Amino acid sequence: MIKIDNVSFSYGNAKALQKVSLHENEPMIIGLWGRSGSGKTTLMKLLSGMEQPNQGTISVNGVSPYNNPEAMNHVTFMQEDHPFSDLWDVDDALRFGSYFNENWDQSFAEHLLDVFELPRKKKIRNFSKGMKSMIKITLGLASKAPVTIMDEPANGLDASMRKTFYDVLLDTYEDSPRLIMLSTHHIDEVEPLCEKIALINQHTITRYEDTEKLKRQGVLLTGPAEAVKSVIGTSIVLEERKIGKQLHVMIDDDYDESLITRTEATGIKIEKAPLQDYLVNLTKKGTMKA
Ligand SMILES: Nc1ncnc2c1ncn2[C@@H]1O[C@H](COP(=O)(O)OP(=O)(O)OP(=O)(O)O)[C@@H](O)[C@H]1O
Repeated sequence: MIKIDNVSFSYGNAKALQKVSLHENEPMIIGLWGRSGSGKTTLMKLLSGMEQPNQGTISVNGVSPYNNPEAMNHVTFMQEDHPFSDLWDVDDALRFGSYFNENWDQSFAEHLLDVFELPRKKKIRNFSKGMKSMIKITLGLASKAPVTIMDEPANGLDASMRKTFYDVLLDTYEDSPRLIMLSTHHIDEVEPLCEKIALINQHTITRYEDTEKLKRQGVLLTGPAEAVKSVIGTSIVLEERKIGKQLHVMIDDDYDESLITRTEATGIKIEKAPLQDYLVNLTKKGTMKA
């Protein structure tokens, strides 16, 4: 479905992506996580054919997306600052969606408008931030494109609408499995939806893993410094804090039975690091592993 090989891209002299590779052949929901400026939006633009790689190749459902009208049948990209015409209301946006997506599902689009309670005759330019996200979600999901890409789709949604979005996303994915890529800064919210997570750090994808595997990684240890150091061994330390004689660390290890048993035998405290904290530490400057 998507094949990115050794892709680099710069805006003039500003490097945005460097030697990025990622292959996925199965329909699934993928979370794309990275810190601000790491290259998420640029990667999505390249996948949707809005930009051309300076180096490397991209294929979406077997076609190169750049400057290729055929690719529009394969991929839909809802940008964070999606360019809606100032003149458009919701019906105009839906009509436009139906023209450009051969799998367009009008009744699903109408259903989503009802779910999100979007006014049909109000100009989109006058929508709130959350409402703009809702119309983008509607267009993205109703396109039923084999590869659907959404940049920060839940931006500006309140807690209730976020939940609604995640529910409709899972429902439509179950009905029509396809590859849906979501970028996010809030991994904890989207990880229950995502089969895999791609981690982008300093302009390249450093990990592309099953969510369940990634969720097992990152361990917090707290206890007397010497005992903690003995458990750390050769593991990579991602975070370290001294509190009096106590040492608190996050290590880049699997939170598994053998480590838990070994650690508990020394009397020090062991916990699973929250996924978001683990990813933040992995992508700190100077952390080489990711
Ligand atoms: N139009 C542009 N002109 C010049 N540089 C750009 C442009 N767009 C992005 N960049 C640069 O490319 C790099 C990657 O930006 P990109 O928008 O892809 O990151 P991002 O991960 O989506 O960031 P964020 O999470 O803040 O949206 C950054 O250094 C950014 O400053």
